[in-house]
Amino acid sequence: MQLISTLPIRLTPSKPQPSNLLPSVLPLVLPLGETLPPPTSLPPAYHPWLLTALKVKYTLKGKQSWWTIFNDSLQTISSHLHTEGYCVIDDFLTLEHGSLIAEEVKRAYTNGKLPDLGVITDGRDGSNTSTVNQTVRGDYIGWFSPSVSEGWSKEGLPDYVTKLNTVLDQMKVFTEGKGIQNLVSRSRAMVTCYPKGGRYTKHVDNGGMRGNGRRLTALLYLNEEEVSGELKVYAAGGSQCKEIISPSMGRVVLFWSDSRVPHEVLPSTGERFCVTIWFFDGPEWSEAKLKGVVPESTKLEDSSNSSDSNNKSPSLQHDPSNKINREPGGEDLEPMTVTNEPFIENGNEPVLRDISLSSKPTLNCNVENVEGEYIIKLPIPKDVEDMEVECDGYVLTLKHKMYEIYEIKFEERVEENNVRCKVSRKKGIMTVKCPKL
Ligand SMILES: O=C(O)CCC(=O)C(=O)O
Ligand SMILES: [Fe+2]
Repeated sequence: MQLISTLPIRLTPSKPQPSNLLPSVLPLVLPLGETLPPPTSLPPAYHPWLLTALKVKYTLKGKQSWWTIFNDSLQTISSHLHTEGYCVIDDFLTLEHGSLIAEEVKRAYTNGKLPDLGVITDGRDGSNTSTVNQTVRGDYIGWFSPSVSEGWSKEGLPDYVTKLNTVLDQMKVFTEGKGIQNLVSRSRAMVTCYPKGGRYTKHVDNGGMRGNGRRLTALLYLNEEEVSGELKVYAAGGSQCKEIISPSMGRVVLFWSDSRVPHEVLPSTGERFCVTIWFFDGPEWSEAKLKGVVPESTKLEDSSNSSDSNNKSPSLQHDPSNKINREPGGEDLEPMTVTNEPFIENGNEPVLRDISLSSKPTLNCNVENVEGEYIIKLPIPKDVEDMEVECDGYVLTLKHKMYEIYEIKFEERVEENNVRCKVSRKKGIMTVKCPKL
């Protein structure tokens, strides 16, 4: 039996105090103004303070809403994910952004838009479903396309999803092995409210014999008032607890959906709001569809360490067998739309703008004549790794360099109105419109 007090417990974060943090943390790890180059290998240790330091660093540069997108932040998130299987990102959203989503989620809940109910079951681990009592509600669930047409303010849930997509898309550069390179689509947003007593027993999100396509789970917590209902994360196998994480406002938890990361939601002491999105691995999902495997969670039988092992009273929990309500089919998967705004450390914070990976975006850019050279300043879309630029007979192949505006230099005047950019990775064509000089 493991002593609870030995477990790492991550409480609601107090807001960072830059003046306190800077002298003790930053000089040790990240001198201000420096961005780590893309890694050749991942740092070995999991150190949550690294992320706090990075958040402070970019907050001081006025990048509080995009601090996760810079190379060193992406690298650290990636490294935590690979060494631990999960990563907790506090203040992924600004308080303003999180509060807007929370307000709308609460309104949806109050208006009955989270209609699907968990069930109440008896038994220590919820495995005895013989006393299911459908009249007592467990958690409330609604599946949403995070779009304005479904009633969400653009600056709330839709922007969160675009931002999350963009960060994950950028992280592809920093992952290795069974990673996220093949993330192509995501589930709709599952919005949940666990009422007082609501919980979800230990399970994995993609744990069957055959993969269901889910690769990465992303949770966004939206609780301004302190509630319990912590996420308890286990080591693979499910017997050893690794961390207990409070569901606090603006906190995003990323973890592998497969058997590497069993987890459970401890009983909540109040209404607890969360948005869950699953990101799918393209090849695994195609196979799952062919074989008729649906994305569903797998309850773990081993309940030896389940937190309520002494609690004999009925408990509110999700019923994993309730597939229809909990797990929509493949036709509900949505594309990962990203933003192609350039992320420049010393520039203004980018404004979110969706770019569908399957679309053929058009970028307007200026051609400048600098000392006899014609220069196009081209913000590179975030889904592009290599691209070819064809212009008036010229073919320039550019290696995608992250977060920068490419300067394409032509020695002669650019005569064509359009420079055609072939986006090789996504096999799309992007047209860059240049004004005539
Ligand atoms: O709400 C949470 O913290 C986690 C929920 C979860 O694990 C699930 O829905 O699969
Ligand atoms: Fe889960």
